[in-house]
Amino acid sequence: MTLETLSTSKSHGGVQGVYRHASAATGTDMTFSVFVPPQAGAGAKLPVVFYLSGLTCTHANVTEKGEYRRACAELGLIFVAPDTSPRGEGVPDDPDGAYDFGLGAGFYVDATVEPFARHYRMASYILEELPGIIEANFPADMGAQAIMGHSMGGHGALTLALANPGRYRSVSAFAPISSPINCPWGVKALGGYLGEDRAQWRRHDATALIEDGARLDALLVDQGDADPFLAEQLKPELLEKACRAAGIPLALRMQPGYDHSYYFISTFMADHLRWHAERLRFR
Ligand SMILES: N[C@@H](CCC(=O)N[C@@H](CS)C(=O)NCC(=O)O)C(=O)O
Repeated sequence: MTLETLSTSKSHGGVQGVYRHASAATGTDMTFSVFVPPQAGAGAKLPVVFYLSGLTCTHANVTEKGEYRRACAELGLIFVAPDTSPRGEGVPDDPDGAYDFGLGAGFYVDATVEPFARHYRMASYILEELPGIIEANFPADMGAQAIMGHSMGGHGALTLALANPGRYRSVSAFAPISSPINCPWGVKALGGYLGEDRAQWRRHDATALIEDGARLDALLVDQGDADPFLAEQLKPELLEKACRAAGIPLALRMQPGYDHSYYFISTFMADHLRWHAERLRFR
C-alpha cells in the first residue's frame, strides 16, 4: 500500500499532514489527515485519537476548524481524521443528492444493500484498514487508541467502541446521534445501507447496544442546548437512560447556548483530548 502525501505543514511544533491512499476496504481512494505532535522522534510511540466527523464533512472540517493541535501538542497525542464516506467515480450517492445519505454520510457501517455494499464499508475502513496504515506510517502506539466523533461521527465512535470491546481505551462524543433507530437521519441511513430488517440495525445503535449488554468504562459527551438537531435527531436522553440502567458512568454535559457547529466543538475539544490523554496514559 502506497501512502501519498498531499501536504505537510509545521504546526504547534508538530506536523499536520494530509494523505491519500487506495483503499482495499472501500475500493476507492481515501483521504485522511494526521497531526503528529512534537513528542515524536527517537523511536517514541505515541497514543492515537481517531476523530470521526459528521454529515457533509471530509477530513478537512475538523482539521481546519477543530482547534485540536495545541492540546495534542501539549499532551503528546496523534490525531487522525478520516473522511466520512467513499468518494469518486462509480460511488453511488443519495438518489436525490440529499446531504444525509451517500457521499459524506457513510454512517460508519458496512453496507449490505446494493448498490452501496461495494464501496460503503466505513466500519471495516475505520476498524481495520486505517489503523494498519497509521501503524505502518506514523509513530503510533496502537495499544493506546481512543475514538471520538461529532454527530454522525459520535454515533460512529460510540458504536464502534461498544461493538469492539478492548479496542479503544476511551470514547467521547460531541452531539452524537444517540439512537439512530429512533431518529430520521438514522432510519434513512440504516435502512438504506442495511435493509429493512430492523434487528440488524440494533448492532449499529449506541443506545440499543448498551441495552443489549455492551459496555464502556466511561463516556464523555458534550451537547449544546441550542443545537437545532437536538430534539429530533440527537436525543441524548436515550443514551443517558441506557447508560444509567447499565451503570456506565456517562458525563453528559449540556452546554448552554452552543449549537451544532465547529464553534461548539472547538470550544470543548481540549477538554475531550485531556480526558482521553488521562485514560491513554494510565493503563
Ligand atoms: N446544515 C447542514 C447539516 C449538516 C451538518 O450540520 N453537518 C455537521 C455534522 S452533522 C457538520 O459538521 N457540518 C460541517 C461543518 O460545520 O463544517 C447542512 O445542510 O449541510
